[in-house]
Amino acid sequence: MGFGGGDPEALMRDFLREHGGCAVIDGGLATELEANGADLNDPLWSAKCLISSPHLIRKVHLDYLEAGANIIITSSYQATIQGFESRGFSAEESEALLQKSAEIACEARDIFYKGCSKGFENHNETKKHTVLVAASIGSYGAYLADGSEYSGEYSKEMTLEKLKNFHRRRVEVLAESGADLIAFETIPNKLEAQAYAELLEENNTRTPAWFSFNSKDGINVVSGDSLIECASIADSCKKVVAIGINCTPPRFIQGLILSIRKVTKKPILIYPNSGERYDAEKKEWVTSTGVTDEDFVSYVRVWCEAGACLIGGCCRTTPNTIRGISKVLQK
Ligand code: MET
Ligand SMILES: [Zn+2]
Repeated sequence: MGFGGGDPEALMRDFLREHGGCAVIDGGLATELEANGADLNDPLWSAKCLISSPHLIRKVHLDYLEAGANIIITSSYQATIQGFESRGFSAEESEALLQKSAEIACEARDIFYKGCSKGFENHNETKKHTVLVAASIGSYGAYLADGSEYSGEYSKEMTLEKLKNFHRRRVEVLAESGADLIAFETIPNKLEAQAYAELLEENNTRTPAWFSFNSKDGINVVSGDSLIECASIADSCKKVVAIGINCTPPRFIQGLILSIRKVTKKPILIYPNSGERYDAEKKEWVTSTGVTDEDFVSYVRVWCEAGACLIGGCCRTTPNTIRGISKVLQK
Protein backbone atom coordinates (compact mmCIF):
# COMPACT_ATOMS: atom_id res chain seq x y z
CA MET A 1 0.00 0.00 0.00
CA GLY A 2 1.44 3.36 -0.98
CA PHE A 3 1.28 6.84 0.44
CA GLY A 4 -2.24 7.75 1.59
CA GLY A 5 -2.97 4.16 2.63
CA GLY A 6 -4.28 3.30 -0.85
CA ASP A 7 -7.25 5.66 -0.50
CA PRO A 8 -7.26 8.21 -3.37
CA GLU A 9 -8.68 11.03 -1.29
CA ALA A 10 -6.23 10.44 1.55
CA LEU A 11 -3.21 10.65 -0.73
CA MET A 12 -3.34 14.39 -1.28
CA ARG A 13 -4.53 15.13 2.24
CA ASP A 14 -1.68 13.16 3.85
CA PHE A 15 0.85 14.56 1.42
CA LEU A 16 -0.14 18.16 2.07
CA ARG A 17 -0.17 17.61 5.80
CA GLU A 18 3.35 16.19 5.61
CA HIS A 19 4.49 19.28 3.72
CA GLY A 20 2.98 21.70 6.20
CA GLY A 21 -0.09 22.49 4.09
CA CYS A 22 1.65 23.66 0.91
CA ALA A 23 3.77 21.74 -1.57
CA VAL A 24 5.91 22.56 -4.59
CA ILE A 25 5.22 21.27 -8.10
CA ASP A 26 8.10 21.18 -10.59
CA GLY A 27 8.61 23.63 -13.46
CA GLY A 28 8.35 23.44 -17.24
CA LEU A 29 9.60 20.09 -18.49
CA ALA A 30 9.61 20.44 -22.27
CA THR A 31 11.10 23.91 -22.26
CA GLU A 32 13.76 22.82 -19.76
CA LEU A 33 14.63 19.82 -21.94
CA GLU A 34 15.16 22.36 -24.73
CA ALA A 35 17.31 24.48 -22.43
CA ASN A 36 19.39 21.32 -21.94
CA GLY A 37 19.91 20.97 -25.69
CA ALA A 38 16.97 18.83 -26.84
CA ASP A 39 15.41 19.67 -30.20
CA LEU A 40 11.67 19.33 -29.63
CA ASN A 41 10.46 20.71 -32.92
CA ASP A 42 8.43 17.57 -33.45
CA PRO A 43 4.77 16.52 -33.15
CA LEU A 44 5.77 14.40 -30.13
CA TRP A 45 7.35 17.46 -28.44
CA SER A 46 8.85 16.38 -25.08
CA ALA A 47 7.81 12.77 -25.68
CA LYS A 48 10.44 12.65 -28.40
CA CYS A 49 13.04 12.42 -25.63
CA LEU A 50 11.46 9.17 -24.43
CA ILE A 51 12.82 7.71 -27.66
CA SER A 52 15.98 9.73 -28.22
CA SER A 53 17.29 10.90 -24.83
CA PRO A 54 15.66 9.44 -21.71
CA HIS A 55 18.80 10.37 -19.69
CA LEU A 56 18.00 14.04 -20.32
CA ILE A 57 14.47 13.62 -18.94
CA ARG A 58 15.91 12.02 -15.81
CA LYS A 59 18.39 14.87 -15.44
CA VAL A 60 15.68 17.54 -15.66
CA HIS A 61 13.50 15.68 -13.12
CA LEU A 62 16.52 15.55 -10.80
CA ASP A 63 17.27 19.24 -11.31
CA TYR A 64 13.72 20.05 -10.21
CA LEU A 65 13.93 17.76 -7.20
CA GLU A 66 17.22 19.36 -6.14
CA ALA A 67 15.55 22.76 -6.54
CA GLY A 68 12.83 21.75 -4.05
CA ALA A 69 10.00 20.21 -6.10
CA ASN A 70 7.80 17.81 -4.12
CA ILE A 71 5.85 16.67 -7.19
CA ILE A 72 7.41 15.84 -10.54
CA ILE A 73 5.33 15.52 -13.69
CA THR A 74 6.24 12.86 -16.24
CA SER A 75 7.24 13.42 -19.86
CA SER A 76 4.00 11.93 -21.22
CA TYR A 77 2.25 15.26 -21.92
CA GLN A 78 2.37 14.77 -25.68
CA ALA A 79 3.00 11.00 -25.54
CA THR A 80 0.03 9.22 -27.04
CA ILE A 81 -0.38 5.72 -28.43
CA GLN A 82 -1.80 7.27 -31.63
CA GLY A 83 1.20 9.61 -31.92
CA PHE A 84 3.74 6.82 -31.45
CA GLU A 85 1.89 4.54 -33.86
CA SER A 86 2.05 7.18 -36.56
CA ARG A 87 5.84 6.95 -36.11
CA GLY A 88 5.76 3.25 -36.83
CA PHE A 89 5.76 1.92 -33.28
CA SER A 90 3.46 -1.01 -32.50
CA ALA A 91 0.67 -0.68 -29.92
CA GLU A 92 2.80 -2.62 -27.40
CA GLU A 93 5.86 -0.46 -28.03
CA SER A 94 3.76 2.68 -27.68
CA GLU A 95 2.37 1.53 -24.35
CA ALA A 96 5.89 0.67 -23.22
CA LEU A 97 6.98 4.25 -24.00
CA LEU A 98 4.16 5.62 -21.83
CA GLN A 99 5.22 3.25 -19.08
CA LYS A 100 8.79 4.40 -19.51
CA SER A 101 7.87 8.02 -18.77
CA ALA A 102 6.71 6.95 -15.30
CA GLU A 103 9.74 4.71 -14.79
CA ILE A 104 12.16 7.55 -15.56
CA ALA A 105 10.44 9.85 -13.05
CA CYS A 106 10.40 7.11 -10.38
CA GLU A 107 14.07 6.44 -11.06
CA ALA A 108 14.91 10.14 -10.60
CA ARG A 109 12.97 10.11 -7.34
CA ASP A 110 14.93 7.04 -6.11
CA ILE A 111 18.24 8.72 -6.93
CA PHE A 112 17.06 11.85 -5.11
CA TYR A 113 15.93 9.88 -2.05
CA LYS A 114 19.30 8.10 -1.90
CA GLY A 115 21.09 11.43 -2.04
CA CYS A 116 18.86 12.74 0.78
CA SER A 117 19.48 9.76 3.02
CA LYS A 118 23.26 10.30 2.81
CA GLY A 119 24.31 11.92 6.02
CA PHE A 120 21.21 10.76 7.89
CA GLU A 121 21.87 7.95 10.33
CA ASN A 122 18.20 7.31 10.69
CA HIS A 123 16.84 6.42 7.26
CA ASN A 124 13.37 7.60 8.34
CA GLU A 125 14.61 11.17 8.06
CA THR A 126 13.98 10.92 4.32
CA LYS A 127 10.29 10.39 5.03
CA LYS A 128 10.03 14.13 5.61
CA HIS A 129 10.48 14.68 1.90
CA THR A 130 7.89 12.51 0.21
CA VAL A 131 7.92 13.14 -3.52
CA LEU A 132 4.94 12.30 -5.71
CA VAL A 133 5.19 11.31 -9.36
CA ALA A 134 2.32 12.69 -11.45
CA ALA A 135 1.72 11.05 -14.83
CA SER A 136 1.01 13.77 -17.36
CA ILE A 137 -1.86 13.60 -19.81
CA GLY A 138 -2.02 16.44 -22.29
CA SER A 139 -5.20 17.20 -24.20
CA TYR A 140 -6.29 15.95 -27.61
CA GLY A 141 -5.27 19.39 -28.83
CA ALA A 142 -1.71 18.75 -27.63
CA TYR A 143 -1.64 15.53 -29.66
CA LEU A 144 -2.73 17.50 -32.73
CA ALA A 145 0.38 19.65 -32.17
CA ASP A 146 -1.24 22.60 -33.94
CA GLY A 147 -1.61 24.87 -30.92
CA SER A 148 -5.25 23.89 -30.35
CA GLU A 149 -4.64 23.20 -26.67
CA TYR A 150 -4.47 27.00 -26.49
CA SER A 151 -7.66 27.58 -28.50
CA GLY A 152 -9.67 24.65 -27.19
CA GLU A 153 -11.39 24.56 -30.56
CA TYR A 154 -11.76 21.04 -31.86
CA SER A 155 -13.48 20.15 -35.11
CA LYS A 156 -17.28 20.15 -35.16
CA GLU A 157 -17.23 16.36 -35.50
CA MET A 158 -15.54 15.97 -32.11
CA THR A 159 -17.76 14.32 -29.51
CA LEU A 160 -17.53 13.22 -25.90
CA GLU A 161 -17.31 9.57 -26.97
CA LYS A 162 -14.54 10.28 -29.48
CA LEU A 163 -12.50 12.06 -26.84
CA LYS A 164 -13.02 9.23 -24.38
CA ASN A 165 -11.96 6.69 -27.00
CA PHE A 166 -8.90 8.76 -27.81
CA HIS A 167 -7.71 8.90 -24.18
CA ARG A 168 -9.00 5.61 -22.75
CA ARG A 169 -6.04 3.25 -23.15
CA ARG A 170 -3.51 5.94 -22.32
CA VAL A 171 -5.27 6.70 -19.04
CA GLU A 172 -5.37 2.97 -18.21
CA VAL A 173 -1.66 2.48 -18.93
CA LEU A 174 -0.58 5.54 -16.94
CA ALA A 175 -2.90 4.68 -14.04
CA GLU A 176 -1.06 1.36 -13.71
CA SER A 177 2.41 2.78 -14.39
CA GLY A 178 3.53 3.20 -10.79
CA ALA A 179 2.89 6.96 -10.80
CA ASP A 180 1.09 8.25 -7.70
CA LEU A 181 -1.43 10.33 -9.57
CA ILE A 182 -2.56 11.36 -13.02
CA ALA A 183 -2.07 15.01 -13.98
CA PHE A 184 -4.59 16.03 -16.62
CA GLU A 185 -2.89 19.20 -17.79
CA THR A 186 -3.76 22.20 -19.91
CA ILE A 187 -7.41 21.13 -20.29
CA PRO A 188 -8.78 23.60 -22.83
CA ASN A 189 -12.53 22.97 -22.77
CA LYS A 190 -15.47 21.50 -20.91
CA LEU A 191 -15.96 18.53 -23.23
CA GLU A 192 -12.49 17.20 -22.49
CA ALA A 193 -12.94 17.69 -18.73
CA GLN A 194 -16.16 15.69 -18.99
CA ALA A 195 -14.42 12.96 -20.99
CA TYR A 196 -11.66 12.63 -18.37
CA ALA A 197 -14.14 12.56 -15.48
CA GLU A 198 -16.18 9.82 -17.13
CA LEU A 199 -13.10 7.76 -17.94
CA LEU A 200 -11.94 7.97 -14.32
CA GLU A 201 -15.33 6.88 -13.03
CA GLU A 202 -15.69 4.06 -15.56
CA ASN A 203 -12.15 2.81 -15.18
CA ASN A 204 -12.46 2.16 -11.49
CA THR A 205 -8.78 2.91 -11.03
CA ARG A 206 -7.50 3.68 -7.56
CA THR A 207 -5.02 6.19 -8.90
CA PRO A 208 -6.21 9.72 -8.09
CA ALA A 209 -5.98 12.61 -10.53
CA TRP A 210 -5.78 16.36 -10.75
CA PHE A 211 -7.51 18.50 -13.35
CA SER A 212 -5.65 21.57 -14.51
CA PHE A 213 -7.14 24.06 -16.96
CA ASN A 214 -5.58 26.90 -18.92
CA SER A 215 -6.90 30.38 -19.53
CA LYS A 216 -5.94 33.26 -21.77
CA ASP A 217 -8.29 35.93 -20.42
CA GLY A 218 -8.14 35.32 -16.68
CA ILE A 219 -11.84 34.47 -16.58
CA ASN A 220 -12.68 31.45 -18.69
CA VAL A 221 -10.74 28.45 -19.95
CA VAL A 222 -9.07 28.99 -23.32
CA SER A 223 -12.02 27.76 -25.42
CA GLY A 224 -14.25 30.36 -23.77
CA ASP A 225 -16.08 27.68 -21.74
CA SER A 226 -16.88 28.73 -18.18
CA LEU A 227 -14.08 27.93 -15.72
CA ILE A 228 -16.72 27.58 -13.01
CA GLU A 229 -18.48 24.87 -15.02
CA CYS A 230 -15.19 23.11 -15.80
CA ALA A 231 -14.07 23.20 -12.16
CA SER A 232 -17.50 21.92 -11.07
CA ILE A 233 -17.08 18.85 -13.28
CA ALA A 234 -13.74 18.20 -11.57
CA ASP A 235 -15.29 18.82 -8.16
CA SER A 236 -18.03 16.22 -8.79
CA CYS A 237 -15.53 13.50 -9.70
CA LYS A 238 -14.46 11.52 -6.63
CA LYS A 239 -11.12 10.52 -8.16
CA VAL A 240 -10.09 14.16 -8.57
CA VAL A 241 -8.03 15.25 -5.58
CA ALA A 242 -6.94 18.72 -6.73
CA ILE A 243 -8.15 21.29 -9.27
CA GLY A 244 -6.34 24.22 -10.80
CA ILE A 245 -4.66 26.10 -13.57
CA ASN A 246 -1.43 25.65 -15.52
CA CYS A 247 0.38 27.20 -18.49
CA THR A 248 -1.34 30.54 -17.97
CA PRO A 249 0.33 33.93 -17.37
CA PRO A 250 1.02 34.74 -13.68
CA ARG A 251 -1.04 37.95 -13.80
CA PHE A 252 -4.28 35.98 -14.25
CA ILE A 253 -3.74 33.42 -11.52
CA GLN A 254 -5.10 35.16 -8.41
CA GLY A 255 -8.52 35.80 -9.97
CA LEU A 256 -8.69 32.28 -11.35
CA ILE A 257 -7.97 30.76 -7.93
CA LEU A 258 -10.78 32.83 -6.41
CA SER A 259 -13.19 31.59 -9.11
CA ILE A 260 -12.28 27.95 -8.58
CA ARG A 261 -12.63 28.36 -4.82
CA LYS A 262 -16.29 29.27 -5.31
CA VAL A 263 -17.11 25.77 -6.51
CA THR A 264 -14.77 23.43 -4.64
CA LYS A 265 -13.24 22.66 -1.29
CA LYS A 266 -10.61 20.42 -2.90
CA PRO A 267 -6.97 21.57 -2.86
CA ILE A 268 -6.18 24.12 -5.59
CA LEU A 269 -3.04 23.74 -7.68
CA ILE A 270 -1.42 26.30 -9.93
CA TYR A 271 1.62 26.21 -12.12
CA PRO A 272 1.64 29.25 -14.36
CA ASN A 273 3.98 29.67 -17.30
CA SER A 274 6.54 32.47 -17.46
CA GLY A 275 3.95 34.79 -19.00
CA GLU A 276 5.69 34.73 -22.37
CA ARG A 277 3.52 34.49 -25.45
CA TYR A 278 3.96 31.46 -27.70
CA ASP A 279 4.03 32.19 -31.41
CA ALA A 280 2.45 29.00 -32.78
CA GLU A 281 3.37 29.81 -36.38
CA LYS A 282 7.03 30.46 -35.70
CA LYS A 283 7.00 27.78 -33.00
CA GLU A 284 8.86 29.96 -30.53
CA TRP A 285 8.33 31.90 -27.32
CA VAL A 286 8.31 35.69 -27.54
CA THR A 287 10.79 36.41 -24.77
CA SER A 288 9.99 40.09 -24.29
CA THR A 289 6.48 39.23 -23.05
CA GLY A 290 7.32 37.33 -19.85
CA VAL A 291 8.06 38.01 -16.19
CA THR A 292 11.37 37.55 -14.38
CA ASP A 293 11.80 34.78 -11.81
CA GLU A 294 11.78 37.46 -9.15
CA ASP A 295 8.39 38.76 -10.26
CA PHE A 296 7.05 35.24 -10.55
CA VAL A 297 8.15 34.35 -7.03
CA SER A 298 6.74 37.58 -5.62
CA TYR A 299 3.26 36.34 -6.54
CA VAL A 300 3.57 33.14 -4.50
CA ARG A 301 2.26 34.61 -1.25
CA VAL A 302 -0.71 36.19 -3.01
CA TRP A 303 -1.56 32.85 -4.60
CA CYS A 304 -1.37 31.06 -1.23
CA GLU A 305 -3.57 33.69 0.37
CA ALA A 306 -6.09 33.29 -2.45
CA GLY A 307 -6.26 29.59 -1.60
CA ALA A 308 -3.70 27.64 -3.66
CA CYS A 309 -1.66 24.99 -1.85
CA LEU A 310 0.18 23.29 -4.70
CA ILE A 311 2.42 25.71 -6.56
CA GLY A 312 4.90 25.25 -9.38
CA GLY A 313 5.68 26.48 -12.86
CA CYS A 314 4.84 25.54 -16.43
CA CYS A 315 6.45 26.40 -19.77
CA ARG A 316 9.65 28.49 -19.63
CA THR A 317 9.93 28.33 -15.86
CA THR A 318 13.15 26.67 -14.70
CA PRO A 319 14.76 25.03 -11.64
CA ASN A 320 15.63 28.57 -10.58
CA THR A 321 11.93 29.51 -10.49
CA ILE A 322 11.16 26.41 -8.44
CA ARG A 323 14.01 27.16 -6.01
CA GLY A 324 12.45 30.57 -5.44
CA ILE A 325 8.95 29.14 -4.88
CA SER A 326 10.33 26.54 -2.49
CA LYS A 327 12.11 29.20 -0.45
CA VAL A 328 8.95 31.28 -0.07
CA LEU A 329 6.87 28.25 0.96
CA GLN A 330 9.42 27.12 3.52
CA LYS A 331 9.19 30.39 5.39
N1 MET B 1 4.08 19.33 -18.00
C1 MET B 1 4.18 19.87 -19.34
C2 MET B 1 5.56 20.44 -19.52
O1 MET B 1 5.99 21.17 -18.65
C3 MET B 1 3.13 20.91 -19.54
C4 MET B 1 3.18 21.61 -20.84
S1 MET B 1 1.95 22.82 -20.99
C5 MET B 1 1.90 23.13 -22.66
O2 MET B 1 6.22 20.17 -20.45
ZN1 LIG C 1 3.08 24.85 -20.21
